[in-house]
Order: sequence, then structure tokens, then C-alpha cells
Amino acid sequence: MLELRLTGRDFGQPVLGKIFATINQGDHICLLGPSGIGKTTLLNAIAGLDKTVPDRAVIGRDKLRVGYLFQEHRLLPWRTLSANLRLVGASDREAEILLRQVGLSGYGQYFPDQLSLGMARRAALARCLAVKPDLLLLDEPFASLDPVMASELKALIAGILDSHPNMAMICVTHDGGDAEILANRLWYLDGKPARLQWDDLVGEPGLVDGLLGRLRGLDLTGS
Ligand SMILES: Nc1ncnc2c1ncn2[C@@H]1O[C@H](COP(=O)(O)OP(=O)(O)OP(=O)(O)O)[C@@H](O)[C@H]1O
Repeated sequence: MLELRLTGRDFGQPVLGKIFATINQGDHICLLGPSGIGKTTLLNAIAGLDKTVPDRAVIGRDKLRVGYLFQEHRLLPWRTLSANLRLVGASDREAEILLRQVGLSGYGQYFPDQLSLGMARRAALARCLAVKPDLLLLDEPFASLDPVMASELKALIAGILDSHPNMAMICVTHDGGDAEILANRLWYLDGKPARLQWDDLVGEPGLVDGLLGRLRGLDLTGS
């Protein structure tokens, strides 16, 4: 579905090194790595937001619809939630269904600034789904949420993945526990410049315990 052939990315100093990987339909990848290592940079490259990355470095993206949940909600503050969803192609009815799906039934006429952080993030997730994505990119979706909101959002995303079996997902997280719930494949980005140190399927017997054991032993906060 998508083939990465990144030869690198630097911002004055090298950030990403060579990254080669194939992303298939139904891949649910959790991308882990120390803070500041280049996870968002990699997502931006995959999404096509980084114009310095040549098109040939991400083969197949032109055929895909990509939904990107940024760390900030990036909804247009002067438009209601329904209007934000309509902007990316949802009909009134679809906007209503999507908002219900993310637990925001009845909030269509609210403006983003009238929502809590968790609600705004769910509204942004609804906007991602409104593009009917083949690939969903999530950049630290649980960051800054209290534990209850974070686990509700995790369950919501797990349900969305179940009901969209062909959709692929890449989720940046600092928490190996998220990977346990959401991932069937783990990427671990590290090094200077950063490369995928691990690219492992979670489904193999015993592997997940081994990987999560290794993750627990790592300092992913970078502090
Ligand atoms: N637009 C930019 N200009 C200059 N440097 C940048 C830019 N974007 C990212 N960087 C640098 O690239 C490196 C990787 O940043 P990136 O945000 O991708 O890391 P990350 O792994 O997502 O971090 P975190 O886990 O803290 O969100 C950092 O050193 C950062 O300062």
C-alpha cells in the first residue's frame, strides 16, 4: 500500500537517516522512540507535509487518503464542528454520524474553543475519519489527557480500527502499554541520525512480551 524509501532528513543537523519500510492494509503500527528523535518528522514525511522530502521517497501515497491527527486539534476555530467536518467533504448527515461515533453527539453546532482538550481531540479524530482514510496518522493522541480520558480515547480508537479492517494506522506514543492495546506492529526509532531499530510484528507468539519488556527498560521520555 505504501513504501517508504527515505534517504534522510536534516534540520541543519541530521535527524532521520535511511528509513525503508512497507506499510500494508490493516497494519496498526505504534511508533516509539525517545523524545526529539524524529517521530513527528517521520509522520510529516509520510503524510507529504514535508516538502523537502521527494515524492519518490514515499511510494503509493498519491493513491491514498490520509487522515492526520496532529498533537494540536487544528480545527478551524471560527467554524462549528459540523462545518469543520463539512470542509473535508462530509455531508450534514455524515458529520452527525461521525460526531456520534466519537462520543460528541449533539455538539455539531459547538465551536472548537467550547470543548475540553479531550473533546477537541475526538472532534479532530472525527475530521480525520471524514476523509475516509486508507491511512490514519496519530501523533501522540493521548498526550496531556487525564488517565480516564486517555483510556476512553484508546478504546474509541481500538473500536475504529476494528470497524475499518483495511485501514492502516501509525500512532506515535511514548507508552508501550498503548502498543499493547492498539498495535499489531511496532516501530522503534532511535540513533543519530534516527533509523527504525525495530520493525516487528506483534502477532508472533511471545514477541509482544519480549518487546514490551525491552520497552519498559528504555527511557522514552528523553529526560
Ligand atoms: N521545523 C523544524 N526546524 C528545525 N528543527 C526541527 C524542526 N522540526 C523538528 N526539528 C528538530 O528535529 C528533531 C526531531 O523532532 P520531532 O518533533 O520529529 O521529534 P519527536 O520524536 O516527534 O519528539 P517528541 O517525542 O518530543 O514529540 C528535534 O531535534 C527537533 O528540534
